[in-house]
Amino acid sequence: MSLSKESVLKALRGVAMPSGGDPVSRDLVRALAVQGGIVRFVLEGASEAELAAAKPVIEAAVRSLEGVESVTVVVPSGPAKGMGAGPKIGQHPTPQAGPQAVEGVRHVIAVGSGKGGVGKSTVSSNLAVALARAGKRVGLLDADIYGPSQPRMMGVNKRPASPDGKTILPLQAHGVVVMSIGLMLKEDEAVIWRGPMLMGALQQMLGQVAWDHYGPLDVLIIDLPPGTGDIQLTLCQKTRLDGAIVVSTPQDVALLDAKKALDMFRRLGTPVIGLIENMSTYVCPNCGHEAHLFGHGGVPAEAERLGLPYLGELPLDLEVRLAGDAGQPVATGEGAASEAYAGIARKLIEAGAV
Ligand SMILES: Nc1ncnc2c1ncn2[C@@H]1O[C@H](COP(=O)(O)OP(=O)(O)OP(=O)(O)O)[C@@H](O)[C@H]1O
Repeated sequence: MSLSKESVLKALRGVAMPSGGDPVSRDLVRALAVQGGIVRFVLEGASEAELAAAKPVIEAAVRSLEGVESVTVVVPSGPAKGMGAGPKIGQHPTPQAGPQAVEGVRHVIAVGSGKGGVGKSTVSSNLAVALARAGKRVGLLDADIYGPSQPRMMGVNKRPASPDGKTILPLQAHGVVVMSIGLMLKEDEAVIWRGPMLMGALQQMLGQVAWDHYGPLDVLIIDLPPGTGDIQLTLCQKTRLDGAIVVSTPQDVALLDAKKALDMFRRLGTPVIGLIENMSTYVCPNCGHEAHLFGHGGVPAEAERLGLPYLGELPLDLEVRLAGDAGQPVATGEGAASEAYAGIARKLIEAGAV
């Protein structure tokens, strides 16, 4: 067998870890690279003491392979991401047969956008709050694994408990059940994962979180990362989604990307529940003059062109940002923005989407 990732993994499967299993079956091997005779990988996901004890044996096992010139095994110091109290978040995905329902949840709705920064997370949190205010039992999953913003927007920062070391108990804020990968990692810690690890983490967020811990949910809102990448693809293919909401600003560039997101949902067979125009109208708080900084009406026009429902427009409002930054979504209060969210929530309920 010539030197390859597979031959290295095969050798690693033959190494017994001090506390049982082997490094591959225990999912401890990350970022394995084989270039010519040079083998490099990161070992993480067990205690530092166990990894330090196993490292020389692991290196020797790889070095004994034909064609190996050098072996570099990196054991990061400090606890691995997702380690510490409770379950480890971030693993390779486990095989599953077809799209799975989320236990304890009646409807699952993804909120996506083509372009970043158009307000998808703001819309997700406020819509979750507005639906909860309308009497629905709502969950909010922050699937924006590279840039989780729901802990800040919903004002939660406690690490979720895990009584059995596997099940994760979500938190509650503003009447909404909340879970974010950001709650499992240190705030300033970057997530440096390749696609499979991201997909495994998402699978954990959907399968290991006890979404019905406070009672069964009417709807789980999933705040997606921007774009049309691995996470969106995995979610649509592996989870029984009831539909997707696409958020865009009226600006041409944002709309162009929103069309890509819509095309992705269409091709993956995820029904689009509707489109939302965010940052639509700016009303000057001093003189009441209405301005359209990013244009106006582009999203409803696109919805009409595609024959998709238009759910409504949301104003560009300083209060929205301040409330989001303060962890108290604007939909928890009164005023134009809160009313706009209540209107969209009503439409979703009337359409039977929730
Ligand atoms: N209608 C609005 N009025 C004023 N500010 C807004 C509005 N919507 C969003 N914002 C602000 O714009 C910024 C980006 O919003 P948000 O993080 O929700 O966007 P996103 O599309 O989720 O971004 P990302 O691409 O990072 O996931 C935030 O500071 C937010 O408070």
